[in-house]
Amino acid sequence: MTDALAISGLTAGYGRRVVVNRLDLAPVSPGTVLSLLGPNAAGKTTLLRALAGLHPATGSVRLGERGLLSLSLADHARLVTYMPQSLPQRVALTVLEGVIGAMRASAPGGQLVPERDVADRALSVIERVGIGHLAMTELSHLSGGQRQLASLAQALVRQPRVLLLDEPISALDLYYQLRVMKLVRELAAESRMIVVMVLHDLAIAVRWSDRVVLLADGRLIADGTPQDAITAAALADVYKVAARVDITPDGVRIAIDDIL
Ligand SMILES: Nc1ncnc2c1ncn2[C@@H]1O[C@H](COP(=O)(O)OP(=O)(O)OP(=O)(O)O)[C@@H](O)[C@H]1O
Repeated sequence: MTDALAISGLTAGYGRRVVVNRLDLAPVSPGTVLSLLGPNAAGKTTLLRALAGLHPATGSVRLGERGLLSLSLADHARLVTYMPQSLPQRVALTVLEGVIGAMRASAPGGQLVPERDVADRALSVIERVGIGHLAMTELSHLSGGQRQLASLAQALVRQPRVLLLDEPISALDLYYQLRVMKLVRELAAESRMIVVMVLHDLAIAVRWSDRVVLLADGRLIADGTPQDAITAAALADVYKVAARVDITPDGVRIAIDDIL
């Protein structure tokens, strides 16, 4: 239950094009919230999909003693849940039915939920995400942000050891951005789940992550605490922007002044 996630020599791409290039990542401890940042097309989604077993990859991804790349998709899905960036959800199911479906598709934490508890478990996740009032609403009737929250509830109810979130707050207003980041941190601490999330918002990543990884051209540029990873030099290198990064007693303050 307390296995670290370790990545070494991970390579993935499309046809002959290599997008993630022999990536090594120091072990990610249980309970860590790791933000993956980098420019468009850096390979972030490809990396997440490879970690989820949804995209072919070579190299090694280990969760404790288990080699994830050789697991069947079903075994992989019991340990790792991936929430994609685009959210189809154009289906005639309610939010509650969607979450129940996700729970049935993969026994949460590897254990079947007794039938009498299924709806209660699903509702409590929906409420924690902050959309209890939408439980009986059809997914196809939701706004973009509401759909993103419903997808998050579907991912969380599976109680994976590793949760991979691809831009989980991109459609959310400020209130829900913070609510989701706080919830993800709480859940990681409570259940020792490892969270790897792609974010574009530096300020949010710095405020809410234990660890930040900067990726560019499928290669690791920086990896460490937000204070260590987010430096003016790293932002210039990765994003081609002139930035000022101040470490204050309250955290890290970032000002982006111009593009280079
Ligand atoms: N299905 C595909 N077929 C071919 N090339 C692809 C495919 N999907 C992604 N790519 C290419 O792989 C590279 C990395 O894409 P990826 O989606 O992993 O980037 P990303 O870092 O998640 O970007 P963004 O921040 O824009 O979402 C890009 O150059 C992209 O064009």
